[in-house]
Amino acid sequence: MIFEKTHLNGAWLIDLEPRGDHRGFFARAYDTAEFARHGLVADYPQTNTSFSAFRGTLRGLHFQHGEAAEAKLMRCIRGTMLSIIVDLRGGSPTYLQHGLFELSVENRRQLYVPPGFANAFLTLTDDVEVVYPVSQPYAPGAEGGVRYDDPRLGIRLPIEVTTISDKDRNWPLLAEGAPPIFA
Ligand SMILES: Cc1cn([C@H]2C[C@H](O)[C@@H](COP(=O)(O)OP(=O)(O)O[C@H]3O[C@@H](C)C(=O)[C@@H](O)[C@H]3O)O2)c(=O)[nH]c1=O
Repeated sequence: MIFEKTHLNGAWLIDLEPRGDHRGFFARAYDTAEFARHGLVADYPQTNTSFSAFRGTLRGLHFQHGEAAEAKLMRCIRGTMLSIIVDLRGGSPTYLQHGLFELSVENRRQLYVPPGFANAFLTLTDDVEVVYPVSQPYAPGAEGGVRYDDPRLGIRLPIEVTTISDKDRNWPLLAEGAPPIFA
């Protein structure tokens, strides 16, 4: 596995190191010891999967508050998507900065999203399937969200959002002077 820091404090891209032969290849997709060695959360009690039928579908931006905050390991196993993450940790040098990362079935790339980030993805093709372990169980009472089109974030997407849930369209905008969502 090849670990590459992103420009966002604590977020990493992780690429496979395939060992090829006449059958195809083998590679580790996850390794607890390697994650711990890089200082990443290494315990994932739940794995999520989702399927989105249409290009231009946006899910997020989501997080869980407080103790329920999750690390996520995003991977696209069908189609192509753009992962969108925002650092919501007030003490972080990259507070309120965002990153866009293309993950696809072809590049087999994973994105490590640390606790204290909001997470979303936008499908760039039809028929996108995503599989991602999360480090905390689902806690509906702790659910929070940020609008992908919040002007304070300045996220510019390469294609129009054409499919989105009512929940994600209606998250509150970040208020000027409000305390950070995460310390
Ligand atoms: C996230 C989640 C949802 N659900 C339920 C709630 C709801 O009835 C249905 C669909 O939920 P949502 O609309 O929140 O699904 P979705 O918009 O796909 O939510 C996901 O988005 C991405 C970007 C993330 O980062 C994930 O953590 C998760 O928040 O599934 C669970 O039962 N367990 C879970 O862990």
